[in-house]
Amino acid sequence: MRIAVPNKGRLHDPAMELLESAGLHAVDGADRKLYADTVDPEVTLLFARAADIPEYVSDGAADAGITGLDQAREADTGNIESLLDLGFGQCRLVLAAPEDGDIRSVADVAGKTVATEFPNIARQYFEERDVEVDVVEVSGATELTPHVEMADAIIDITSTGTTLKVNRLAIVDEVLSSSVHLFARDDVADDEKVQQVVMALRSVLSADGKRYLMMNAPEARLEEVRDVIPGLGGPTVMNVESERGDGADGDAAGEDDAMVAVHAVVDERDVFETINELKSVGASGILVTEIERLVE
Ligand SMILES: Nc1ncnc2c1ncn2[C@@H]1O[C@H](COP(=O)(O)OP(=O)(O)OP(=O)(O)O)[C@@H](O)[C@H]1O
Ligand SMILES: O=P(O)(O)OC[C@H]1O[C@H](OP(=O)(O)OP(=O)(O)O)[C@H](O)[C@@H]1O
Ligand SMILES: [Mg+2]
Repeated sequence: MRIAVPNKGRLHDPAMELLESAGLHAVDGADRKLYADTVDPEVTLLFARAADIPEYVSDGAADAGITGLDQAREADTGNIESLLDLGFGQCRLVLAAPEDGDIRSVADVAGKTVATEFPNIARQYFEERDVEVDVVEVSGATELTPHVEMADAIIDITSTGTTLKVNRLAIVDEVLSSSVHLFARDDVADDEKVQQVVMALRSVLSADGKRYLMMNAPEARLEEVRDVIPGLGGPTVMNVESERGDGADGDAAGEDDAMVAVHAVVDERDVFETINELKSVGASGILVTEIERLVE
């Protein structure tokens, strides 16, 4: 199976990190190489421009690809599908125009010129709204075009909004909300290997923002411990042989002071509060660790 991955730019590093966390480390991915083998002999990576990846997958050069939804929509190949939202590269494609101009709505763009790196998405957007415009394709620095009388408005990517702001452009409408997805060609989407890769990537995304807690807790207070941990299907409880009651305090062995080991997955943001609550219900030896992958 060949997976096309952005060769450079902002999407390269997060894509490689995600693949690595999913167990697909590149083994010979030296700079400027077009291909890299991975530790899985059945998976090869192919490096390409983010904008070209939908075509690579569609044509069969690769079976799957990692790129923005905006690029897949623009390529409009008709035979690739999204298998998983990878949760990075979030941005919006927007219609924007000079702040001090008279374009305030989509209708105001009628008869005017719009510059964009996404001509297909732009044409479809205006067609659906019955607005006639002249779409001009540019390959970058789109925000400049309204200031050099090349265009009256633009359709371009925004995330923090800084680039629009410094170029004195205001958002008129949102055209598309995008993030990076794993795409595959329709005819291979259900293949076992492709699905294995989807599952591995999903397990990394599921583990993101989660922590694994391990602790000892008095068996007698287990219900209270359970109440504190919202957990993924509840905590795992194990007997701790060495910690079982020895009767030293007068109980029969194995009764009131028996301890159990409790393991649970919790949201990273709940860890602080959960630990305090666990201590108040008698838990001790609490250990917090990161989770690399979580296969559900
Ligand atoms: N500012 C941004 N914030 C988040 N995601 C972005 C941003 N700009 C682009 N993207 C996403 O990254 C994809 C690739 O962007 P682009 O083709 O411009 O490559 P790049 O990483 O900027 O590198 P270069 O422009 O140098 O080739 C876009 O299609 C979009 O999905
Ligand atoms: O809302 P912001 O956070 O300012 O981000 C938006 C900018 O980011 C991208 O440009 P990029 O940096 O990729 O440069 P490019 O035009 O060379 O692709 C995009 O084309 C916008 O210009
Ligand atoms: Mg860019």
